[in-house]
Amino acid sequence: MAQRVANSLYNFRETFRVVNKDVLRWFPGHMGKGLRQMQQRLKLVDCVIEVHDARIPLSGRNPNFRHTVSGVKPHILVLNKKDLSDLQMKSEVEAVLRKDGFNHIFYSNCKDSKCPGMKQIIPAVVKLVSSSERYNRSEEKDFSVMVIGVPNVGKSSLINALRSKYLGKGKAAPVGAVAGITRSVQNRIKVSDKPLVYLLDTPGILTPNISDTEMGLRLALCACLQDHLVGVEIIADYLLYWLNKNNKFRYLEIMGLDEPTDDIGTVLTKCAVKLGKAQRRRDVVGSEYVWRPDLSAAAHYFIKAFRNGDLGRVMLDTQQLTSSVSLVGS
Ligand SMILES: Nc1nc2c(ncn2[C@@H]2O[C@H](COP(=O)(O)OP(=O)(O)OP(=O)(O)O)[C@@H](O)[C@H]2O)c(=O)[nH]1
Repeated sequence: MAQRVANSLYNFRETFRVVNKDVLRWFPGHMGKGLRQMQQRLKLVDCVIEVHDARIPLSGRNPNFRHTVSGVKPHILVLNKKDLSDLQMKSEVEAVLRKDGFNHIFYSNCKDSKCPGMKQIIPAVVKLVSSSERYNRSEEKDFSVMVIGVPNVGKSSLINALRSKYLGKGKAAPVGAVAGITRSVQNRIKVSDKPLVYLLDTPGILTPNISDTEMGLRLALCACLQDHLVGVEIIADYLLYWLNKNNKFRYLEIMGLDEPTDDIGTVLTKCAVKLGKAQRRRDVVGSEYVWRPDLSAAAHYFIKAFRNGDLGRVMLDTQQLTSSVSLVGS
């Protein structure tokens, strides 16, 4: 109801159009190589932990994992970045994921070592592996687990957080805010002594063809694709579209606006002025240089506010969730 009122007041867009869908394709060489390395190492692992972003629990998980790496081993799904996710529809999310074959789902926040989900993961691995057939590894005493997922969902952070929790040791896997930090399958990292558990970090792997444009944009918004591929102004525009559509207006204060608008040009211009960010550009008509608001800096600022959680916790998959839940129920 509130949504309809806001939509009729401000006439927000019903759909988001991207001109060039090719921008959503990203499968650099290290991903193909990484996938092959993962398949080769698979016989040495007992279990697979798939990490995904809890803000997009249904979007963007690589469907090829099931045929290539995760389908043949016991499998746990960890929905990470719980601190940024709106979990009001948690039970609906779990119902849809269970229908999809995920019976072991945990939520984690790698920024908080005391997060309750974190202490459930290793016991769940041990229980699951102990009750499964240990193909090729029946003689081994340790538990060896491969951590997989699309880029930037927090695979390396999860390994570091578990290692810190159980061994009190510092970072062993490199972490970064940009997608594609881990570029090949790494050596296994010990995260627990009793039981003896090793985790194997792997490069984030996207599906080569993201056919659903909005899904691609949600991945880009969550930084699973590198920003320059899609363009920060397009990501910012999608963010604005999504916030307006979902009646999330915290951006007004952050971007320096008096009222909601669906026009990204207005939002970025006001924000650039607020931040005092300008660029010296040659005037289109004359040859003079003039100062223009730096829209790119404002777009970065807007996206960063979203990724830091300053615009509020979000569930970007609400629409898919609503349609999937009605299918699960039918
Ligand atoms: N807010 C929040 N940020 C997180 C969490 N886990 C990881 N991050 C951040 O997410 C970014 C990506 O983390 P990584 O651990 O490098 O992700 P990855 O999946 O290993 O990335 P690739 O190497 O690209 O495959 C970093 O900036 C982390 O600090 C979390 O639970 N909450």
